[in-house]
Amino acid sequence: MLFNVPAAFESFTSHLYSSWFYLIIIAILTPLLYTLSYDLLRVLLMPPGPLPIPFVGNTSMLPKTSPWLTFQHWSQVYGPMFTIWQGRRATVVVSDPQITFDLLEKRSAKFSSRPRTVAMGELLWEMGSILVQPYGKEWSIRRKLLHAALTPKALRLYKPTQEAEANRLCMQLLRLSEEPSGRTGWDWDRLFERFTASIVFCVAYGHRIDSLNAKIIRQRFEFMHFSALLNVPGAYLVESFPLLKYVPECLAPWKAEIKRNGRREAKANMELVDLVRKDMRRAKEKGEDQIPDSLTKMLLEMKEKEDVPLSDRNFAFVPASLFGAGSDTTASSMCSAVLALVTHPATLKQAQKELDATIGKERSPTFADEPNLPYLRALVKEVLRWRPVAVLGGTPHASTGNDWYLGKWIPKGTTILGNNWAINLNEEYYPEPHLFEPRRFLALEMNKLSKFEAAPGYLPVTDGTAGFTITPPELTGKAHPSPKGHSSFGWGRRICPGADLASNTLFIVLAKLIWAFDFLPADGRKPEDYDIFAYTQGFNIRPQRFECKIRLRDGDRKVVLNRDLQDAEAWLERFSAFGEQAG
Ligand code: HEM
Repeated sequence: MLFNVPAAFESFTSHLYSSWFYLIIIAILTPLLYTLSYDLLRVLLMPPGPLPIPFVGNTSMLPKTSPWLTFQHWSQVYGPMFTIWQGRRATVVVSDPQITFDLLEKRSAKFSSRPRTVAMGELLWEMGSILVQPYGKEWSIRRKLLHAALTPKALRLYKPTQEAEANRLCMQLLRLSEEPSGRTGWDWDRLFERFTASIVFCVAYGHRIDSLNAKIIRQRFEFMHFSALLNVPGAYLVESFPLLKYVPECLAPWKAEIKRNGRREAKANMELVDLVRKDMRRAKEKGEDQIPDSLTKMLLEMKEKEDVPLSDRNFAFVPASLFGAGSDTTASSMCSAVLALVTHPATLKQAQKELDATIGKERSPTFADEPNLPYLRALVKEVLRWRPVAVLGGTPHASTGNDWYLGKWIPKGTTILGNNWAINLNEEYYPEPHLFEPRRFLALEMNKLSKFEAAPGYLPVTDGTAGFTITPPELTGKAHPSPKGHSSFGWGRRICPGADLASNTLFIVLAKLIWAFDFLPADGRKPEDYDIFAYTQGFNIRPQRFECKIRLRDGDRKVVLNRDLQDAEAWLERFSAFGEQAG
């Protein structure tokens, strides 16, 4: 038989085609099957959660609003540690104080990184900001710089400024309460914002803020607003396909916009550092007294003496991180405090009783009174617990190694979210969790009080009623594992470096406000008419704006407030106000 060339060729090519076909199929299927089996393994071994769809995860069922509430509900369905999937990215959400403590504090060597954020971290900030730094050398350089300027000794230097600004705020509130305008019951939150912004700017740069209309503040809010937009899950495709970050700017307008904003922010940060550098140079040339102590000044002095391995751009991000992380958070806590006081009048009275007994009305409280005001210190803690500003624990953590906990696998690269809403309102630890009740923390605070240590009814009784009781049994839950008694400042090596600064601010401002004013429901409303769950959306939360009546307790206190204001202005004179010179 003759060899049939065309048929043989055909059979050869069809074999070739089919083997190519099979090769291609195998080339596609192998990684696909590998990925699917790996994901299946993760789903089986990791903490349980809502069933994910391959490659899509739980994306479609993730809540668009108040995720902390849905997560709290899911923790009741799936347990205090459950997994959610955004595409193939796993996030373990923790709702129990002990579990968060075990993972993020005790094993913090493994759980202190941050998940990758391409749009915000890599494109906008070029990894300059500590907030997005993965755990490692670059993060530790920045963290050490922050710590150096926030030591207990440095915090003492900032206290006169915190007192002075709190005095200024009291006077501004008094003036607002005396205005005939109908807005007076609403606009106090703007005063709070100026107050915290000024403290943060004094601490960071040694310059105060007199108005929220200062150019520098408007610009900072713009930066914060822009970065918040980048952080919305699903807003940028580059988060799911990081290779897109290499597309040239001319082909990717979204990228050009992010980079443009990043350059503006970095330039503004450097200008602020330059301003302090010039302040220092001018003072030296004129042989003047020291300029105010500030974080930037301390860092620049340190830079003169030792090597600080950061570029000018990255160095400028260190003080700049204070405004983004510290101003809105503290003001929001103050707004929650007002909501708590308006809706819990007995607690307000109790705090006033302690202040009146300890201080009287001839002067307002100062930091020197802090050891003698345990109820007030407990009240500050209760504000932070009752409505945690960083409701989902702030920037999430990420793991840098595989781990097992309670029989569940937590693979390297998992995002860990501490749902502070569920943690701080966990009934086992805080019975009647939505009740604002500082006495929960009183025993803890009393332990720190050597003077009154053995005297439970320590407070002078002013009106014939019994003194304060230590945490009553019905409010005593399981002891929170952290020494602070709550986790509103986060955990482990990533815990908020500004926690003590913020606690000091909250202590002094609430002490002065409660000493001077009554916080009452607006005319025609009762405490129970207020919705204590009406909160804003976003990364950091605060009560939705509400009207209330802030009323001076009595005329004698006005004299004290006026005197305090003069002292405050004398102190704050050294911090020149930010006008148009920067930004
Ligand atoms: C009531 C006020 C505040 C609250 C509730 C708060 C809360 C938090 C939380 C929950 C975190 C994340 C912690 C973690 O990842 O475990 C954080 C991080 C941070 N906070 Fe605060 N904070 C407040 C005020 C401040 C202040 C005043 C400053 C500045 C001095 C500040 C600077 C920072 C910085 C720089 C980080 C990032 C730390 C890092 O990633 O290593 N915060 N804060």
